[in-house]
Amino acid sequence: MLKPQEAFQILQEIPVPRQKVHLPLIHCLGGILMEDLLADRDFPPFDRVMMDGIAIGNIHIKEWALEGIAFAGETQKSLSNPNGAWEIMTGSPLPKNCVAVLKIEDLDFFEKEGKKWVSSKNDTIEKGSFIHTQGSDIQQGQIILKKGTRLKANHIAIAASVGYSKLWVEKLGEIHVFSTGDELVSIEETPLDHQIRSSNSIMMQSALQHVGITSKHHHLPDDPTIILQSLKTSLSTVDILLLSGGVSAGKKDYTPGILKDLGFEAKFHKIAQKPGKPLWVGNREDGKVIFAFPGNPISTLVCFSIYFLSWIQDKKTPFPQVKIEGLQAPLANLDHWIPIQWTREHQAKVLQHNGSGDLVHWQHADALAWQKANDPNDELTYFPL
Ligand SMILES: Nc1nc2c(c(=O)[nH]1)N[C@H]1C(S)=C(S)[C@@H](COP(=O)(O)OP(=O)(O)OC[C@H]3O[C@@H](n4cnc5c(N)ncnc54)[C@H](O)[C@@H]3O)O[C@H]1N2
Ligand code: MOO
Repeated sequence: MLKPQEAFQILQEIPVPRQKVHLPLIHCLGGILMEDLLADRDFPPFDRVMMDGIAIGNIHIKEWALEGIAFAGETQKSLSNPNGAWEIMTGSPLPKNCVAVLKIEDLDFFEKEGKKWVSSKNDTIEKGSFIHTQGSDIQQGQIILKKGTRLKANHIAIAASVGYSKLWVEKLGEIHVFSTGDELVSIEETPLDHQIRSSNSIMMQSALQHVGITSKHHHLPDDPTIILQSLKTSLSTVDILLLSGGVSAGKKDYTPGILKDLGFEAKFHKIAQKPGKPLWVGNREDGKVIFAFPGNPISTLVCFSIYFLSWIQDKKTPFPQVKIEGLQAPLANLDHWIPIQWTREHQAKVLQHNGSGDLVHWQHADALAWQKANDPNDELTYFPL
């Protein structure tokens, strides 16, 4: 049977179907930037005051006569007396003729002959202190964000600061998420004794939303005709389908057969791992891709997090390592994904649980540790959840 490492390699060869779109900035998270963004001005665009306090022109004296107050949002002021000072607020342009900023905590304000003065409590004052110099971050015309950047929230802030309200990005389109199984009822319903509430789809949809992907959910009964028709309809509009349930060896586990009938080639079905052994992944000549996750809630969670999210984010193994307390002996033929909780820096402990149907004991899991078959090591690579 295929090992997880081999499954990761196969996934790398399946192209992620992305669309080229011009989107409002608020929807660009997770997309890949298709153009270089240039700084439209120097950053910062003026000598920016970094602390609330005063700006001075002479650093060799200890007392300065105050000339006025400069707030952020006001035009640049100018110091007329070389031994004077301006009261200034963080974010305001440094007044002309000033060479240093002193913060308010280090100052005493007082009056002399009816005029306002200020003195420093510090012995030394450095030229340039608390001044964020114009163009020190980047100069006008330089590339501020490179084509190919996978956009995170910090990149969105940069795009906004150079005036892009829309960006050209390559992004995953909407994904359709299917739950399958006659035993499942919706969250709002009260299940009968033999029924359970569906939880896999909302888990995947929430995680998709977190990485900036929109999704729709459909539920499918264990009826091959309905499953086939519903998947066909979805495939006419979307590139990626995520299914849960119906992929193991049960008499109503129709999914793999139906996917074959829809023209999909199984890239793999079954990985030598626990949980999540019956994972099915395949694609079609038109570039559409389907991940069919084993229905047990933890199996779906593990396979979705480890394989699907890595695939769409081009994440490469190996993952970082952590030392783990409470590890059992490794399994003989299967790699084991083990829920762990951080105990202190670079240390984690194994969480006890009742298998891949047990969502309850996995609530404290911070990460999944990867214990390879027959590997007695207690320092393992992990995948954050
Ligand atoms: N004879 C064998 N039986 C099983 C094997 C096997 O290799 N041989 N594999 C086991 C493993 S491992 C897993 S994992 C499960 C996966 O089975 P399926 O993908 O066919 O999933 P179902 O049978 O439809 O459901 C399994 C379990 O999960 C619950 N479920 C399903 N969907 C949801 C959902 N959306 N939300 C919450 N819970 C869900 C379902 O009610 C079942 O309890 O097969 C083993 N069997
Ligand atoms: O792999 Mo199943 O996920 O053991 O329950």
